[in-house]
Amino acid sequence: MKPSVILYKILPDDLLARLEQHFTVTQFNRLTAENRPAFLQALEHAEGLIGSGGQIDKAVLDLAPKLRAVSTISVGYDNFDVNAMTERGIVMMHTPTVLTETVADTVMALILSTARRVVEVANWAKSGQWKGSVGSDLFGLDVHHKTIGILGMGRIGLALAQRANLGFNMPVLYNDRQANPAVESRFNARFCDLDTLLSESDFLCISLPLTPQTHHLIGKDQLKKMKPNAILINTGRGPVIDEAALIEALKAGTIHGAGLDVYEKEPLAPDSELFRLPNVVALPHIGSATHETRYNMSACAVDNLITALTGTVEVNCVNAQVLAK
Ligand SMILES: NC(=O)C1=CN([C@@H]2O[C@H](COP(=O)(O)OP(=O)(O)OC[C@H]3O[C@@H](n4cnc5c(N)ncnc54)[C@H](O)[C@@H]3O)[C@@H](O)[C@H]2O)C=CC1
Ligand SMILES: O=C(O)C(=O)CO
Repeated sequence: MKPSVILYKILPDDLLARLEQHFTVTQFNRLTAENRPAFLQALEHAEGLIGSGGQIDKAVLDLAPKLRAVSTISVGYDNFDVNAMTERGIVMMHTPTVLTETVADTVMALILSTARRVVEVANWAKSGQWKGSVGSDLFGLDVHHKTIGILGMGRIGLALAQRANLGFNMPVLYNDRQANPAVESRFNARFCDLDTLLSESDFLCISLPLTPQTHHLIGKDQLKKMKPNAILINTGRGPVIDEAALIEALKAGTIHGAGLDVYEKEPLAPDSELFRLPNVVALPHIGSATHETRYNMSACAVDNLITALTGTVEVNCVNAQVLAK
């Protein structure tokens, strides 16, 4: 008999067919309050889970006594209780690498659109206000040759350093838990402590995971250390920044602007001040949202689950210690 798995995301037809070759699939398009009772009930027989979004905490896992593997269609996995999975020997898989370049492109889009006020000025022109050449009230800031500070020099941080340094001649500063010699030799990047990163960056770009250590890493005190003409970009996870403190800093002119893809609570409330501040570009978590990359992430996650339940896991496992058991 094929193992039972729960899919909680819409997959392209060919990938659904690949999944169904190996498993009996119970499908939910996504997790909602409406389908939660049916989802919780289906957990009783599930040996695998695949999807993205939603909180998969210990209470949920406890309803799945047969669960052996979980495959998230994302690189971030902060919405899963990985410790609880590890204790039970459940393998946790994710999709690094396939989205790295696309997310780095999104960071560059946020840097350029905030500094050059792309959205604001395009809306101004569209609204019929373009009567002659624009005045200094609509000028932006240069990007090229400015200092980029990268907080989290992992896969995405490195792809960003490449774009910024080789493409835009930007000196690179970075902070991470450890130095990255490759990024230093390839892009002349300089490792520094967080305070130096805050005070010297013109563009401070966050590409950190959400962990207990990174939660609210950037708050009122850190924002005060930034340059008044600095721009803060966050594509990591929303709760890395204290959002209330950020809104205050943007209103007070403590920093020049912000480009955001992630928020403390998603979807961001329609009445959030972040949508109204002219010095903010607020995207709806589209860092990896291209046709090609979303397909590749789904394909990677499908293959991850097949490997975890029917083969030998060699890559993309976040709790490799369970494999040794
Ligand atoms: N906006 C979006 O659509 C997307 C957001 N992401 C987010 O980006 C994050 C990073 O992705 P990758 O670069 O692939 O991960 P990665 O694991 O390659 O890089 C993360 C880096 O952060 C560093 N780090 C962790 N905790 C730290 C701390 N306390 N202080 C300093 N550095 C710390 C790590 O050492 C690592 O180098 C993901 O975890 C996810 O949350 C990823 C993809 C898309
Ligand atoms: O992969 C992730 O972690 C995302 O946030 C969506 O691409």
